[in-house]
Amino acid sequence: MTKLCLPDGIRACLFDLDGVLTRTAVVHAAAWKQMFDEYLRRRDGPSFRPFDSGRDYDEYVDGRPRADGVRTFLASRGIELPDGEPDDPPDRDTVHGLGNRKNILVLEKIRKEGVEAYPGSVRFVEAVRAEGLRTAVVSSSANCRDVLIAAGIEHLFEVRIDGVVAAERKLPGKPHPDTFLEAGRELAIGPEAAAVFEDALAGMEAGHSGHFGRVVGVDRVGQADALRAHGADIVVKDLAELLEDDS
Ligand SMILES: O=P(O)(O)OC[C@H]1O[C@@H](O)[C@H](O)[C@@H](O)[C@@H]1O
Repeated sequence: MTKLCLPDGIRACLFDLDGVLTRTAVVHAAAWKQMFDEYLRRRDGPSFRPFDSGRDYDEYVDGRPRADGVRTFLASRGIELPDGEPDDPPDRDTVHGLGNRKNILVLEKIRKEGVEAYPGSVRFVEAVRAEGLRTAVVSSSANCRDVLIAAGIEHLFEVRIDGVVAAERKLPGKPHPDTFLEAGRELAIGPEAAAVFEDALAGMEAGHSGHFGRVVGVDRVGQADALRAHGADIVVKDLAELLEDDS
């Protein structure tokens, strides 16, 4: 029998998607870089300062809803654009226009390269379910459902709170804890009995400020110290590290 390395009293597991369940954080980071670099080059000329897909992505974009990612990164460079409308065309220099441009790039990359679930994450989620714990996906991405289906793992989660659901219910995105709290409410389980699994600094902050029973940082890019500083109780490189073979 497989035992889970989780504190007693945890009855639900709330998983981020990109970078925790699926190998898609790198796809997002590459699309953000391509979009922002094209924008900055056009704005500032050939000596523009490129988007750093490590530091800029981790600090300002990773884990946040799309429009918040645009705003937060631009603010870090002292740039403010009008929000525009959610259906702005991708060539319009508004927050939504830039976000829509980036989304076209993400969808192209996903179509070409496909989506892969991390095998260790799939094993862990299956073990969680076998132990009778409840499961939810909590993602800022509006593409969450399509990515879950493409990776063949949609059936493993009872509840999905993603970018589409959060917008419909007017829930503030990560780093606010509201989307995780909403998933707990849908499962009828309070935050103290839920564990959060996240790879983004904004997600760590959400788990920490929501007072969840355990906040697990998943370090895919060598940022274990930063994950701890932003609220991780424990950091692993792969979720399979939390499986203890008890047989
Ligand atoms: O643009 P989407 O698919 O709605 O995703 C929003 C954000 O979703 C998060 O899961 C990713 O970490 C971010 O990189 C991404 O920007």
